[in-house]
Amino acid sequence: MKELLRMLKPARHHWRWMAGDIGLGVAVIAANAALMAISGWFIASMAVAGVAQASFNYFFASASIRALAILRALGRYGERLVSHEAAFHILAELRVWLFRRLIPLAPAGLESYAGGDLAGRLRADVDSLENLYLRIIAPLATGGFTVLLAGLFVLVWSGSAALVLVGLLLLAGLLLPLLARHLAAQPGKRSAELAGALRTTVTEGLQGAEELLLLGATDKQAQAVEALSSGLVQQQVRLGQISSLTLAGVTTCGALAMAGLALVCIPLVQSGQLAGPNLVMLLLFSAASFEAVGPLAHSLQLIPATSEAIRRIRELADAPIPLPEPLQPQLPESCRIVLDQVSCSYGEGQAVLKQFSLVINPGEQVAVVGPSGSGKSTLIELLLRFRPYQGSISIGGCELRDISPDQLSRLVAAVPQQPHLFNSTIRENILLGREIIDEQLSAVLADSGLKQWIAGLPQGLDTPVGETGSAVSGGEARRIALARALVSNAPILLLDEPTEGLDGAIEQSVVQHLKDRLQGTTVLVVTHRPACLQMAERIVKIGATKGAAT
Ligand SMILES: Nc1ncnc2c1ncn2[C@@H]1O[C@H](COP(=O)(O)OP(=O)(O)OP(=O)(O)O)[C@@H](O)[C@H]1O
Repeated sequence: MKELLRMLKPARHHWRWMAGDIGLGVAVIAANAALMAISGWFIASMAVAGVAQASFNYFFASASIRALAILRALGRYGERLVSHEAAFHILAELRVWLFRRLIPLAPAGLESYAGGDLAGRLRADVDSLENLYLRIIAPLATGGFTVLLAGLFVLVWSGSAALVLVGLLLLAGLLLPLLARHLAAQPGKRSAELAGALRTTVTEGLQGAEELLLLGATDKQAQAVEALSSGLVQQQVRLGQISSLTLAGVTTCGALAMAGLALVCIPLVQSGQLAGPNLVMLLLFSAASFEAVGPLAHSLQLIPATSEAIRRIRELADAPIPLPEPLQPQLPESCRIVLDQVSCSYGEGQAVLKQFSLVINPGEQVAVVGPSGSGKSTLIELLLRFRPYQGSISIGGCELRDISPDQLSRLVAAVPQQPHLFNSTIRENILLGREIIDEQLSAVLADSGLKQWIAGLPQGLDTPVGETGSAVSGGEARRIALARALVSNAPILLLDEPTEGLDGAIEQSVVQHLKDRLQGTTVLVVTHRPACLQMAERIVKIGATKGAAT
């Protein structure tokens, strides 16, 4: 329970919505129980008055019944409105909170999670937290308050009747749900695990659909989905059975409460300590008060699956940040890049870079060449502060660890080997929300070799690029990413194979344009391609004598 409440912490400033909802929930159940109680009392009193041929003032009772009926209907509507408002506020808050926690983890801290698993944690697991407040915490709080109030109300008439009612309410609202929770623990956990695995398998199957088709592996993938899906259905059927049995148990407790109260109170009526109509009132009141504990079985049953979702979210949210933001960020004074004895490895694996040293002076263009796998892209990732490293990397005299990611993004722009394109237009992918004048954009398009291609597109810059750039070629995607980097006007540019996938003429033209445009910009370009080397003033080899810059 502590873990469940801790999960609500990021949304704690929405406490007014939550308190309002719980208050309304208690008021609605109280109105319903009072309605039943007064109705029972009213009918019994009328009957008694009729038998005794006595006069009876029914105005108060009938007005109360009408008022309570209206209050119950309006209250229920208001409660649904407020509870969903509270749940959606909480969900929105938790989604943003988790997203903020994830950003500093990327990319190094997220590599061990499959794409589908990550998406599942962000979407389905967070969505399942809707249960946390709406179906767990709110019903538990409402139920708790209502049991207390019901016990106090019956206590006014009879202590032993109150004891019977509270005892059965606790049996129905606590013991039965706890038993149900115990029985549902295993299927609940298994169901959350299977749902997570199913999401990952379906997402991966869709992402790799082309490969699966080509390799004739679609049947196998479909079988995996089928197995997970039928396993999930099995667990959910078990959960459904447990839930129905518990509900039947709660209804039986309600009936037992009426019988128990009748047994305790009839002698009181006979001895004249309790009026007959009041007995009817107490019986109907006790039956109605079970409305408060009805949902508790379901609430407790949801706890294992919700706890599993919380565990998965917490695992991500509490993961150590590979390179945490500096407490006292420093401002680089120039674009001088110094790598001194830098080493880096992936996980427990062998070092990719080993005591690598390099100095790039402000405004200098340096190319890094070397065999495949020698660590060229890793070098760029290190300079982007994406990975932890040993040794020292400084920009403008400040250690990279002490430069804030925000500051670094103003200083450094990069074109990665596999740039990410958002499912939007070419224009939006280049600008990423920046505003520049048309002449500047036109110059950027020319320098990144996009002008001619875009001129030939019917929708020009407003052509959609498709999901992850599926509607453009690899070379076009790289040039869009290059244009994006040029638009940023950052004084340091890191380029990873910027001309890969371009044919000779376009490559030559792009290299020439970049060479002219990037005069005065500090550039580190990683490339295998001789044409691209022309834009560098100095070439550094990495690889054969791994880590030694030459
Ligand atoms: N995320 C990762 N997790 C584990 N190992 C990785 C990861 N990224 C790269 N590596 C490994 O690190 C080594 C260096 O990779 P890197 O991409 O830096 O090489 P590269 O010189 O850029 O290669 P290429 O010229 O083929 O692009 C390779 O052996 C690669 O398998």
